[in-house]
Amino acid sequence: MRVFVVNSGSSSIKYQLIDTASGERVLAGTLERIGEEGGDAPDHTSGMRQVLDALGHDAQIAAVGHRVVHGGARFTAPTLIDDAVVAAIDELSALAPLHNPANLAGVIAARTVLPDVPHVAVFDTAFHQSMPPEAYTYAIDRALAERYGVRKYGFHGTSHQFVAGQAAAVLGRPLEELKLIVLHLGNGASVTAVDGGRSIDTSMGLTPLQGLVMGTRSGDLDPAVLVHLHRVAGLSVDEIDALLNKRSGLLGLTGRSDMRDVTDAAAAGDELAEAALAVWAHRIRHYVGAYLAQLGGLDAVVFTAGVGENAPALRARALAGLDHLGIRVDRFLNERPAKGARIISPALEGPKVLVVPTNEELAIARQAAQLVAG
Ligand SMILES: Nc1ncnc2c1ncn2[C@@H]1O[C@H](COP(=O)(O)OP(=O)(O)O)[C@@H](O)[C@H]1O
Ligand SMILES: CC(=O)OP(=O)(O)O
Ligand SMILES: [Mg+2]
Repeated sequence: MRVFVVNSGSSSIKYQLIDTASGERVLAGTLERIGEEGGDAPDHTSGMRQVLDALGHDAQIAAVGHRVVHGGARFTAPTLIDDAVVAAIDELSALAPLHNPANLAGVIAARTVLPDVPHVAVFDTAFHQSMPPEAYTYAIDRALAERYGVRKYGFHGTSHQFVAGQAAAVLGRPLEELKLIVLHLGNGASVTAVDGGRSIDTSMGLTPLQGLVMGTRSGDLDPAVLVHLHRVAGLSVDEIDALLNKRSGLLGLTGRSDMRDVTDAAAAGDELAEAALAVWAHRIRHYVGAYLAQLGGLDAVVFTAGVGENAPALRARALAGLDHLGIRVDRFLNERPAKGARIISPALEGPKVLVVPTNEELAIARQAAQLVAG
């Protein structure tokens, strides 16, 4: 079955036409730096138009699979999109302000251009529904939390799940017996503790703001920072929301949101860029330690997504100083130019370190095809 997959990220639109029987990519492309000066498109809607124009009209598409970031408590599995589902995804936009509107723009544009094929939403949150209550519960008033759906949902689930499966194949062991820490380091970034193929904890929360230092998002903060910024600095709620989601993270610390620009600046001697990388790596190590403890053991740390797959120096930096936990990166294996899933730790006892290219599109295509085939 040929499935056209649309992955609208916060800064990119990735699309692929996939033959799910063979896994073959019939067509693929990416629009990057969306909304940035000199980027491939000014916004997601016009980006989708470009994509669908490039696709042409005889592509024999049997289904369209859409990445949707927030599925809330309602969507825990791939879902056929109708007008009610579109409305529900729209309602969840408040909980993923950088993503659901972008995802929805893709859904609406694609449904307009391809009205006669089934459209399937595959949710970033779905994989994390296996988290136990002690991992997803915030220690606030229970009634209030329940009424407003305030809990940890977690994101990048399609990627974490796919990468965990690939990691098991590389290690040559059944996923069911593996304890993995998956580091999805892209523009958005999150860590997941995967125990026997199930997510038991993850660094993103109610929204994709919690956790690691990202391109424009702060990640973890004392929640009182928000109150302080409101009461003392006089920022409105909307200003704080925009500050933390759109002008923080690497952008807030360095003036640059793209990791390539930050590493270039650091290499050229920019001290703020260097300091930002130190904060970025410190936060990753914080979660590696935490999830090692939550998992009660560790078979592998797995790097994936734009930064995790392509930046050897940052992989080494993220895990620096963890030798005492047996977590080591082999310099030669790490820096060797290679594309596929691979081990980059020395051949010693203890946890392995892997690089595994994510393929959210293939995972979405397979899930969409399975749903459509019934
Ligand atoms: N060679 C590289 N070195 C450092 N960072 C890189 C490299 N290649 C890509 N990246 C970074 O990966 C990030 C984009 O990752 P990606 O997973 O595509 O993001 P998203 O899906 O969240 O839009 C950008 O910050 C980009 O700079
Ligand atoms: C959930 C999320 O942060 O997605 P992305 O990495 O595509 O921004
Ligand atoms: Mg992404």
